[in-house]
Amino acid sequence: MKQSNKIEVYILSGFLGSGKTSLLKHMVKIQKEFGKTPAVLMNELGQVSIDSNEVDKDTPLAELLDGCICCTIQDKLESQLQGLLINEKFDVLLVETTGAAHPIEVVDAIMSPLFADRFEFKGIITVVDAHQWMTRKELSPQVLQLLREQIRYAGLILLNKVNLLSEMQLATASSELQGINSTSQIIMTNHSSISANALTQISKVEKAEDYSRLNVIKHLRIQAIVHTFNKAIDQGLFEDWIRTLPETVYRMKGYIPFSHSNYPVLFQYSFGMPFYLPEDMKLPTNLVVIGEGLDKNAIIKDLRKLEECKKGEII
Ligand SMILES: Nc1nc2c(ncn2[C@@H]2O[C@H](COP(=O)(O)OP(=O)(O)OP(=O)(O)O)[C@@H](O)[C@H]2O)c(=O)[nH]1
Repeated sequence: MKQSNKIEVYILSGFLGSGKTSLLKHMVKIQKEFGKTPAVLMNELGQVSIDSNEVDKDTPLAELLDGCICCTIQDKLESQLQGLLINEKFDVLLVETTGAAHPIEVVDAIMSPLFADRFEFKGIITVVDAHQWMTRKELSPQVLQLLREQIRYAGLILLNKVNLLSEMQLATASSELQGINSTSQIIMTNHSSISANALTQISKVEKAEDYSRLNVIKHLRIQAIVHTFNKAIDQGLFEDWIRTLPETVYRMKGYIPFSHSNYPVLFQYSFGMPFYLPEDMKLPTNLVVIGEGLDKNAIIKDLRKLEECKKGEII
């Protein structure tokens, strides 16, 4: 089988105190058992890192303190990732998010067009504190909404701290989580202890043909598709292509080499709204498309076609 030499990226999500750092430690161990070299990117809201001591000294670690990767410290994130890529040798990147992070925002932030072609996004693992879930009525509506989003976008869910619940409560919690995300496996854990085998259960997206045949999307999971443009393209044709995309494309961003411009143009797209910003230097012409249930081959094929088309042609 052909081995990809891209760095695999896992995002560890979950509310504050749910067990993400505990999971991180297991993930580091599992990756080493697989013969891989993991690196860790740890994000904390506070100015001082508390959890970084939990990571073995021989594991490359980058920290982002005092803000959330997804909103306030995007610039720092890019320089930390750049630093890791230049100074360390690793083949898996484990990203521990703050409990306040929205998973889509984190995928968006990590898959920066500056180096997205070096990464292969593998999925979001969300840790849910079983006890907190059963007492969630005490949470504010905003926090509850975030908790649901973290569950909804996961490729694998850990229902953690199960020793704190009865069998009956666990069955209830499990079916409630499945109600929010019917495609992800739910694994019951204590101290986020998962086996290597559990990692293989991160839900896989079925082939596009399967979607149309069954007329039902069975496995929804966040994907990040990366395309590198080798040739300049026409902006009008690019915009026509955007209009053909399904609503499940949530984000796009990249540096697009438009035929009318000397340098690639920064392109941002969020829930249907495109935005362009001219750049005054040559940046890597990577486009990242983030969404669910996407047909990767069709998207790459369309983008390749754009590179072959001239203004006025129809793709
Ligand atoms: N009883 C019990 N406690 C647990 C379990 N898993 C984690 N904990 C405890 O819960 C606390 C939080 O665990 P962490 O792994 O640090 O959780 P986190 O999500 O990284 O926390 P933040 O970084 O604060 O968001 C620690 O005191 C853990 O020892 C569990 O399965 N059962």
